Amino acid sequence: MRIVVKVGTSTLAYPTGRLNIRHAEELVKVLSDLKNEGHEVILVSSGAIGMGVGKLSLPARPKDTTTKQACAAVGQCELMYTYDRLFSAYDHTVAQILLTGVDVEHTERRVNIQNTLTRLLELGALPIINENDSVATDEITSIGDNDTLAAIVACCCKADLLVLLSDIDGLYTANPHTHPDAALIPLVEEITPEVMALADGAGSALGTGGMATKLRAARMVTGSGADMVIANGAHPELLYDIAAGKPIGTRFAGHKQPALSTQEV
Ligand SMILES: Nc1ncnc2c1ncn2[C@@H]1O[C@H](COP(=O)(O)OP(=O)(O)O)[C@@H](O)[C@H]1O
Ligand SMILES: N[C@@H](CCC(=O)OP(=O)(O)O)C(=O)O
Repeated sequence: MRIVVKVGTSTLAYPTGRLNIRHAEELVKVLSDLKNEGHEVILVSSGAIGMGVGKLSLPARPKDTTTKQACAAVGQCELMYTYDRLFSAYDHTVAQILLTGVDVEHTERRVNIQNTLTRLLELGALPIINENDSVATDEITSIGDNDTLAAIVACCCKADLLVLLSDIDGLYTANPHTHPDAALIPLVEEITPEVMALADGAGSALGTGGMATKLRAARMVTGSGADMVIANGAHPELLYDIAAGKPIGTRFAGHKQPALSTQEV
């Protein structure tokens, strides 16, 4: 199976911006094992800005764009250094790809991205993708959040499954941080306006997307025929059961494309 896994800032870093060593180490271990099992794995990793905040010892996530860009430049190095070190222990080679909105919208660049990803997978490397936050900042040039980036990557490389690892177990009937009685929704077969309305805008202190961007990602990915799962990044070992199709977190069922008629074949 070709699996795209997206990990959010709140899984990778503490609110201080320092690395969550337990989460990072467990994630790398499980992804390495899934690769050893024969799956093709692509990682979309957030955390550049958050880890830059930690590395530069800033008191909080900056509000101004230029400092965010500077944090991303520092944090992206730290992030890839960490992944390279951890994946090397399992004999896996990582490859960094940084993208902007302009790259994914431009047909020729999109084909280049597709070709590079395919060749990296053929070569046995593990692509790690993030937005190029230091160069794309405005609404026109940037993708804006990594849930959307992960959905674009999943569609672009025709993945079978996208998993969004977050700081929460899945989609609830309301934001559990403000509605303690909210219930987990295990399966979403159709992303209706009512489902979209379940997302409360606010995310964590270091993250950007919140639930709304995850639901938009689900709409994009399921429309292309793949499944998407939201699960808790604090437990990367859940990825084994998710890959096996077991009911973990919230699964958004892909719209299976109708079989081609004999004439179309
Ligand atoms: N209906 C909902 N179900 C679950 N979480 C929700 C919902 N609406 C809003 N949220 C918020 O979305 C957050 C997850 O998004 P985010 O903070 O961006 O995490 P990440 O950095 O992991 O992407 C949750 O912690 C929660 O505060
Ligand atoms: N590209 C940014 C992360 C953007 C983002 O969507 O963050 P998150 O909500 O934590 O997945 C970074 O690396 O800091």
